[in-house]
This record gives sequence, structure tokens and C-alpha cells, in this order.
Amino acid sequence: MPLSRVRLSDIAAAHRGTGGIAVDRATADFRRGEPLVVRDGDRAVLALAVEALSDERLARFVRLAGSSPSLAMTSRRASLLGLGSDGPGVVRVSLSGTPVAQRLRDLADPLSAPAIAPTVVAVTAARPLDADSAAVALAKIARLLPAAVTATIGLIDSRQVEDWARLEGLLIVEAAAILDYPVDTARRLAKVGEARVPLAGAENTRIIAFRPSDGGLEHIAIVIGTPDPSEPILARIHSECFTGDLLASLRCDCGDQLRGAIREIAQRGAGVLLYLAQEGRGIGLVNKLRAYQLQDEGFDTVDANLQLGFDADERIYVPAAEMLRQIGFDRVRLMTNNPLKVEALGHCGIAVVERVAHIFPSNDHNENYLRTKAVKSGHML
Ligand SMILES: Nc1nc2c(ncn2[C@@H]2O[C@H](COP(=O)(O)OP(=O)(O)OP(=O)(O)O)[C@@H](O)[C@H]2O)c(=O)[nH]1
Ligand SMILES: [Zn+2]
Repeated sequence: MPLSRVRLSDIAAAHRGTGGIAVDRATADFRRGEPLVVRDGDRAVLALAVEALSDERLARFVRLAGSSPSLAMTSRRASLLGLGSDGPGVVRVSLSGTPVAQRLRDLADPLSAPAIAPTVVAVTAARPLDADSAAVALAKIARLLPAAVTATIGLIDSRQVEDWARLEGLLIVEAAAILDYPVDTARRLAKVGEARVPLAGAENTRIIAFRPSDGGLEHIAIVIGTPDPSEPILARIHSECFTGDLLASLRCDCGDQLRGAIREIAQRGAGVLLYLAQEGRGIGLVNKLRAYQLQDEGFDTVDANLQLGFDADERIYVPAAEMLRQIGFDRVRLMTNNPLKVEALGHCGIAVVERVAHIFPSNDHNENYLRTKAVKSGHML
């Protein structure tokens, strides 16, 4: 139905106050290539993940919005395309003419070879808390390329937007709910499963699963031995690495670090390994594989992330801190070489009383990766 024919109605604001639930649904919609409405205060935009674009979806988007879309992307990615300067945040790129799905994808994806570059008319910085910034944040939460097509919805009041969205079957989600979501859901972890699981070399082990309030992937605490609650706990914080942990990939040092930590904690008597569902430094497995492809083209592990439009490291340590508190500890002896982990835990209220080095020999495939972590990310190797 065209916007001009939408009438005001008495329907209650069905989407108000749904917070995290709306974000969960929005994540699924984004992954399926459904457009949705992101609202910040008085402004509302229609948004659709670039990764899920097709010409049909783009045509529907333009029909719904009644205008040509802009491209919301991170300043990092835009600056690599020569569109503005590097920095945190998001920019809105306006293009001339009717955009073609593949051209938009070319701008967002460093692995897609642009045949014809679209003509850029303007690049505007998005405000940190506005709907365009939130649309890009939603793409990150959905583990997609961090970019979205967006168009301001030209309806004057929010009731009109709600009626229109309802008629078109579009979800409405508040920008603030998206932006708060990663930390909010990590703060509310529920213990959902616990069992004794003897491990090779660490037979006295319990595994405790914690589920975030969004119903997302569980984080796992692997408690080895019986840590003394009156002392700081020996702890390893390990971010999920499907390729290294499960498949023994030689591109990284994760497999060695995982098994090495279990061995060392058992040898020292007791401690915990916190296994965080933050694959690929928080960008997800698919984007990590893209980053690997870029590394095969010559970028290092940090620059590959930036090329994709991500920060070098997108992880948060709120879930680690929360699990530590729930198992009864707020002081740790942390097994890591990464100064960011030490700093981040401190910000989350966990005192790192000692850093324990956690270094393993390199191989022919991960030597550059480890060197880059030392040179660019300050890893103490
Ligand atoms: N984006 C990206 N992630 C990677 C790459 N190589 C490994 N990873 C991910 O990096 C994470 C490694 O995490 P950790 O071992 O916890 O951490 P770290 O930052 O190396 O710090 P340490 O505590 O010193 O080991 C895992 O989530 C891996 O999947 C890469 O080239 N790109
Ligand atoms: Zn790894």
C-alpha cells in the first residue's frame, strides 16, 4: 500500500517496549533479507542488510520506501574506498541513479570485484546513536557484512509509521535497543546446564553452560579441580575458534592454547577456562573465512578485518566477567598474552592480579599471524 493511503488508527504501538526480543527478530529478518524499520526518536528508516540484497529485494525496498536508498557502512570500510576519513562510526553514502544490488554489494565486500563503480553523490557521517548506525550494528549482530541499505521513511508521526509497518508486515526496532543489545544480553546470563565431564589430563572437571538473555549461543565455563573461593582463580579466557579448536587448523594457535590451558590448569591444581561464543574475534565464522581469503591475498589479520569494515577486534568481555562472578570469583590470575583482555576485564569489575603468559611454538602457517598480533595488537609474545 502506498504511504499516502495509510490512515491513522487506534492500534496500540505494538512494537514499543519489546527491546531485546525485537532485536532477536530483527536479526533473523536481516539474515533472511527482509527489510525492517529502525527508529531513533522521531526519525525512522527502512533498512535491509547488504549481504542479503538481490535485485528483487532492492526493487521491493525502493517501492516500500518510495525513494532510492543510501548505503550505511562503517567509516573504516568507506575510508578504504576513498569515501571520507577513517575512524569509528558509520557513514551514509548517497548514490546517483537507481542502484543495482551487485554494485552495492561491491562497495561493502572487499572480495567482490567491482565491475563498474557506482557514482557517489555524498558521504554523510551518521550520528553514533542514530538509525543508520544501528542498522550497521544489527548487521554485525547478525554476523553479516557490516553494511545496510537505508532510506528515511517520509511519514510524519510515529503512529503512522507503526500502522504502515503493520500493514506491510515490517518489524519495527528501536535504534537504542540494537546498540545496547550486545552488552545488555551478555549481562543477563542464566546457568542452564551443568555436568561432570572428565577430560584427558583433567579428570576432575565440570562444564557449566550459560545462556544469554537473548537466547543466543551459550558461553561455557570449564571448571577444573576445586578452585579456592578465597583466592584469585587461575583463568583462561578463550574465544571460540571452530577451525583451530575443532579441526586443528595451523593458521592460528587456538587449538594449542585450548588444550594447553586445560593441561596447565590441571597441573597447577585448579582453575577455569571460559569458552566464549565469539568466533573470529567476534565477527563470526563466515566473516573469518573471508578474512582468511583476504590474508591469502596479502593483508594481515588486522587489515583483513578492517577491509571487511570491522574493527581489528570486535569482542566484549562482559560475558566472561559475568560467568566469573556467577561461579564466585572477582579476582583472577589470567592466562593470556593479550593486554586488551587484561584491560577489558578490569573495566568489567574483575581484578587481574597476575598475568600468566600463554605462549606456544609457531608453525610455518601461523608465524605471520602471531607476528602481526605482537606488532599491531601489542601481544606479549
Ligand atoms: N577475525 C579473525 N579472527 C581470527 C583470526 N585468527 C584467529 N581468529 C580468532 O581469534 C580468536 C583467538 O582468540 P584468543 O586465543 O582468545 O585470543 P588472543 O586475542 O589471541 O589472546 P590470547 O589470550 O593471548 O590468546 C578466536 O576467536 C579465533 O577464531 C583471523 O585471522 N581473523
Ligand atoms: Zn584460531
